[in-house]
Amino acid sequence: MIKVGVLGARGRMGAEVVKAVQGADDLELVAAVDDGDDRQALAAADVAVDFTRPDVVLDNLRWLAEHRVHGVVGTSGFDEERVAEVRGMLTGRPDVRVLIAPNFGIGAVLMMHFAVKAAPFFDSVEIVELHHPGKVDAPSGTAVRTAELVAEARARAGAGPAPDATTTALDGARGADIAGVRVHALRIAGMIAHQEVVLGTHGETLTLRHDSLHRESFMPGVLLGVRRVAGLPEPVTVGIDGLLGLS
Ligand SMILES: NC(=O)C1=CN([C@@H]2O[C@H](COP(=O)(O)OP(=O)(O)OC[C@H]3O[C@@H](n4cnc5c(N)ncnc54)[C@H](OP(=O)(O)O)[C@@H]3O)[C@@H](O)[C@H]2O)C=CC1
Ligand SMILES: O=C(O)C1=N[C@H](C(=O)O)C[C@H](O)C1
Repeated sequence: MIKVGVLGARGRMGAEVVKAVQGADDLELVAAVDDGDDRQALAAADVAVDFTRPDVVLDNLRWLAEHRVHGVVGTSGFDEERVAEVRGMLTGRPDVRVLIAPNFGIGAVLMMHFAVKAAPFFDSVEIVELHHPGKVDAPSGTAVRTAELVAEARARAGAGPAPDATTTALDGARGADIAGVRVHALRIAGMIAHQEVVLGTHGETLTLRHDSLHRESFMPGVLLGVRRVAGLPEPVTVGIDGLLGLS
């Protein structure tokens, strides 16, 4: 049995993780911690899953590293600098692993892969992410990661900047510029988590779309991470692509 703790356990994702862990024969829920709760119960866990907030997750990871608990992290907001900070926390702790996934949805991971494959073949690529209005960060971590990966793929292929004649625009009208890729964020009641990658070239367009229709969609990826994190080769792994045999 793998002993599992959940941080953010009363949140939208944390509550779903609690249910998924309780429903798995090989996992035992030993701690369910939310804002204001004592983290000490997590010291009994082999693995802790964090779905909290970008402004608290690093402090949680430092605590987990100090208590030699592996981390599986879904909380958004991890750029290169923050990933490096997590690597630093694990220096001198070779027995602790952290898996950070911008998106645990298997369809979403595939959508990102397909976007990377397609990006060098098109002149234009922009990203539209659509989420529930309770989301505190914009653009989504998934959209940021997709933009970064698409930009890297285009740079490797020697693709130039996307054509855009805009010379005047209202603030935000053309979205956020992430490594040269425009990202647009919508917050719509009734939605959960959705993303489109829109590509275009002469006479044709390709739209890749993924929809998470329920937070259950993230659970197979989260449980895969919980089961595999202790055996990961690197102290810090970003994304579940490798666990799915995609990289
Ligand atoms: N990687 C992925 O596949 C996915 C990632 N996410 C990301 O996960 C994160 C959580 O999303 P969601 O569940 O919708 O958000 P919620 O706001 O519903 O849940 C976050 C929970 O964490 C609690 N919390 C705040 N601070 C702490 C703390 N220091 N210790 C423990 N718990 C704390 C919050 O309490 P309070 O409300 O009092 O602040 C809240 O209950 C976001 O960053 C989101 O982007 C979401 C879906 C999928
Ligand atoms: O807040 C959410 O809901 C989600 N957050 C993650 C993100 O920021 O990419 C993953 C998914 O999009 C749902």
